[in-house]
Parts: sequence; C-alpha cells; structure tokens
Amino acid sequence: MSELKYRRILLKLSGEALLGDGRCGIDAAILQRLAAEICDLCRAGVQTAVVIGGGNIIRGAEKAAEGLDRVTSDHMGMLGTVINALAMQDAIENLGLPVRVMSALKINQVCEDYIRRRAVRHLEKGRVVIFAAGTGNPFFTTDSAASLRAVEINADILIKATKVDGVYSADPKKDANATFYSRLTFDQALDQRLNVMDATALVLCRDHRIPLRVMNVFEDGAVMRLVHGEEIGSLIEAG
Ligand SMILES: Nc1ncnc2c1ncn2[C@@H]1O[C@H](COP(=O)(O)OP(=O)(O)O)[C@@H](O)[C@H]1O
Ligand SMILES: O=c1ccn([C@@H]2O[C@H](COP(=O)(O)OP(=O)(O)O)[C@@H](O)[C@H]2O)c(=O)[nH]1
Repeated sequence: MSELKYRRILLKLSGEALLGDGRCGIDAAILQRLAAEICDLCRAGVQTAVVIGGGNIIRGAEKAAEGLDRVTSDHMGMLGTVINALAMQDAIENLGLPVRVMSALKINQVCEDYIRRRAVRHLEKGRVVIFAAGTGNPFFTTDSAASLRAVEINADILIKATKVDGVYSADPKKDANATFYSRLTFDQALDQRLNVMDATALVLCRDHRIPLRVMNVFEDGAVMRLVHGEEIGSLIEAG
C-alpha cells in the first residue's frame, strides 16, 4: 500500500453500530471485526485513538423523554460508553496489542483517568487509546467528545465511522432522494443543518482546522484505505 497520509487519527465509532441485530448490548462479531481493524491500523504505524459512543446501551435524551432526570440519564449514557470501551479494550488486548481506556469520569479502579499528556504518551508508544465517558459532562454527545479529544491530541483527522456512507443533503435513512456529498465545508454542514454530527462537534473541528471524514462503519478495511489516502465517505473541511 502507499505511504500513510495520516499518522495520528481519532476514530469515532458509533455505539449503535455495536448492536448488530440485537436491540441492546454488544455484538461479539462486530466488536471483533472493529478491534481487528484498529490493530491493523496500529501495526501499520498509525497512532490510533478511539472514542466509542453509547447508543447501543443508553441515550440520555431518550431516557429523559421517558421522565428520567436529564443529568442522571446523561451520566448513565456516559457510563454506557465506558462499558463499550472496556469491551473494546479486551478485544484489542486479545489480539496482542497494548491498549488503555482513559475515562473523562473518575473510575480509576476500572480504567485510567483522562490526562492529555499521558494519552499522547500512550499513542507515541504505539498503544491504542480509547477515550471513555464522553466529555465527562451532561448535555454533550460522544461526537463532541471525539472532536474535543481530536483537537487536544492534535490528531491529523477525525474519522466518524457511522451507519451511513457519508454526508447527504438530508438524512438518507428518512429521505430516499437525499444526494451524497463527497466534499463540503463545516459551514455548509452547519448552515444546511446536515445532522450527521452535532453543531458543537462541527464547530470545534472547524475552528481548530481538524478535517473530518464521515464513513460507513460496516465497510471492511475502509479506514485502512482512508489513512493511505483513498477518498472514502465524505470529507468535511474548513473553508
Ligand atoms: N445530512 C445527513 N447526512 C448523513 N446522515 C445524516 C444526515 N442527517 C442525519 N443523518 C443521520 O445521522 C446518523 C449519524 O449520526 P448519529 O445518530 O449520531 O450516529 P452515531 O451512532 O454514529 O453517533 C446517520 O445514521 C443518519 O441517519
Ligand atoms: O460528553 C458526553 C458524551 C455522552 N453523553 C451521554 O452518553 C450517551 C451516549 O453517547 P452518544 O449518544 O453520543 O452515542 P452514539 O450516538 O455515538 O452511539 C449520550 O446520549 C449522552 O446521554 C454525555 O452526557 N456527555
């Protein structure tokens, strides 16, 4: 394969993608496949940091709509991301790669606290770093956490691996006539309210000039091709 285009990436994995055909929880085969892809990236020399969502376990806003206090339900959502992160840590470790979960909430009998300088050090040593518990604050999403960590660790790119092939003119799951954008600017995504990522996440990437790729999490080997420069999914850049 060609030279690496990106040497340090922040990979945002959809929590919901871990569901598979189930209604709640983690599909072992999907977890294994994603862990293997992360290991391949690391072995190819890509410093790989990961943020995993929690949509397969709990979404705070949905629980709040059912009557639960919003802050409490967001705390539950963040703990859900820790569960996913621990599962991924185990899967990666079983494939023989060093990996650390770092949590934005303090649960240091379970995993490391998030400390930026330590995270960067882990990456430099070739360890996979999984950032858990989102930003540590309610009312945010793991997409915002992914943007924040990408900026903090100075990632070359943020890759959002999700359930659609990229960014469309409208939600392709709801509008069959939605057209695909292979390239667009953050301002375009914000102005046109292309809800593939929340505004906080988009603004952070825009202001700190971190390019964002949105791609399908179910496409085997796509992240590897992407880090070698192939155009995959949609690229969102500062204008
Ligand atoms: N303009 C758009 N282009 C692409 N996807 C969109 C758009 N608007 C809404 N979506 C939806 O956004 C979803 C991805 O965001 P989200 O639900 O946060 O997923 P994730 O679980 O990856 O965080 C897609 O599955 C898609 O249905
Ligand atoms: O900084 C954060 C990140 C996440 N969450 C909570 O964790 C849940 C799971 O994350 P998300 O919905 O982003 O997961 P994904 O859509 O990526 O699976 C969210 O619904 C929120 O309730 C939060 O409160 N603060």
